[in-house]
Amino acid sequence: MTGATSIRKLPSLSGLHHRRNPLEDNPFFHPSDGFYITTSDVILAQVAYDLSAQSQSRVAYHRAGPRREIMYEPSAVKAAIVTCGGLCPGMNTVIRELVVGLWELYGVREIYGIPAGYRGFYSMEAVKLDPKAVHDWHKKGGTVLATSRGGFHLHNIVDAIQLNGFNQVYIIGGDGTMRGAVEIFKEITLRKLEVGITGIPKTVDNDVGIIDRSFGFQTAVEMAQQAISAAHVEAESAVNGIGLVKLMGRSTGHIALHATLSSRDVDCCLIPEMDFYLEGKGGLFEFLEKRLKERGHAVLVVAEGAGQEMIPRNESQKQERDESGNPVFLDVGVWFKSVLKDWWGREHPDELFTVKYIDPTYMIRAVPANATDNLYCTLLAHSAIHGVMAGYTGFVPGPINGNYAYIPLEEVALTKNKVNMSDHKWAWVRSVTNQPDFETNFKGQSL
Ligand SMILES: Nc1ncnc2c1ncn2[C@@H]1O[C@H](COP(=O)(O)OP(=O)(O)O)[C@@H](O)[C@H]1O
Ligand SMILES: O=P(O)(O)OC[C@H]1O[C@](O)(COP(=O)(O)O)[C@@H](O)[C@@H]1O
Ligand SMILES: [Mg+2]
Repeated sequence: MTGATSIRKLPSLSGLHHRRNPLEDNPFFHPSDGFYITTSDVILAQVAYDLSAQSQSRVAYHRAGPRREIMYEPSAVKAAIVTCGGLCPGMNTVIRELVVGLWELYGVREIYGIPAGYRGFYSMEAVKLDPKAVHDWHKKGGTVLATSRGGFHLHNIVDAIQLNGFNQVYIIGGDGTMRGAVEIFKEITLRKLEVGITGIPKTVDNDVGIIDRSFGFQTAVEMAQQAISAAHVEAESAVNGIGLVKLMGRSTGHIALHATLSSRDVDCCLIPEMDFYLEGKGGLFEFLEKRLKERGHAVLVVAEGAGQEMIPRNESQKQERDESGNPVFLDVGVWFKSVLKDWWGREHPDELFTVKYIDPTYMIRAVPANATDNLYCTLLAHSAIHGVMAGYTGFVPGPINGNYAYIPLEEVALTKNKVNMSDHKWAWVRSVTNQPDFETNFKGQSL
């Protein structure tokens, strides 16, 4: 295979001195050949190539892991950890592993938790953390540090970082948080502060781009499946029963898609990436009518961001935003339940019909991480620590094709992981559910 490899450059702190990595003397590690990662170790963004193509350029990221030399004297490190945005299974595990990793791997003793998200930097007292304080946090859902939306005041935050003397900042959060972290990174660079900044990607929606998947996502999918199973039982046990499940997914339908694929009880999955329609040929009602006739029941899974533009709303509802500026949705499940009942009442006024609506929203994200996600959180936290200790800044650690890499923060903040409607996964959903191909049907209808 020919073609150039372009390695994504990582910012690094320039005013620090090289030091021997204390892992050299750590009784649990015996650094030998291949233990340390060098600057020429990279992870390719893409692993599948067409060998018959003439020449292909490749994108690569620096590989995550310990470096032979570090840039901080561990006794001079003052680290801050903050969690922002919505909850996600595993947040406490990441905090725990950052604390334990900094302490055990590098001998850092000054580690602080910032309470309640970005606003906590300038409005609340930081909490001192050590391995004893966090020892069982991985068993708890949520974030012990607390989180919040909004409250992003750049100068107040950077002033507080400076005033407290934090020289490493670990920011755990989703797409909004990453955009904020980019601003913090830029301001820190402008002020010429020797502060390492890393963003640890957290999102139950799995909407952060470039990385394979986000931590907590698998746990959330498992929980979502329980809701689908319950909806299936309810629907099967009724006459013309519809089990309706609303799942999280603000602008991406990954949870709904994965839960549908692994459940196989779902008759139709609706996600924000896809338009659909209710009435007429090829529409949802026609499909459900057929399903109820054939099977006596149907299960409908809808991501919270799907069909939002179809729900009637007043002017103030149109303008509503949460504290971070995210649009506030109307409940698509409540709306669906009512339009389904209206439709059936119109078409079959004398026949029994039941819609059982299950909204497990917060239940899927407020649980502790499962074993796989816990392990993932640990590797993520360790990757973050190794990168910051090595002097990198403005980066995000994350798995790419199964290997951990460092990605420039700005690149992550600009990328969104949406469901690709034209790849095999969505085709697989349609083949499993047999649901209508709304896009094609709609085109056919308007011909
Ligand atoms: N464009 C932005 N610039 C700076 N800060 C932002 C931006 N968008 C969101 N934030 C801040 O990031 C934090 C989390 O954002 P939010 O969208 O609520 O959650 P998430 O990070 O999980 O997507 C909030 O404190 C919010 O004020
Ligand atoms: O926590 P809130 O403010 O109720 O918001 C709920 C939203 O949070 C999420 O769970 C996660 O969103 P973020 O990753 O942006 O925090 C969305 O799925 C959902 O729309
Ligand atoms: Mg978000």
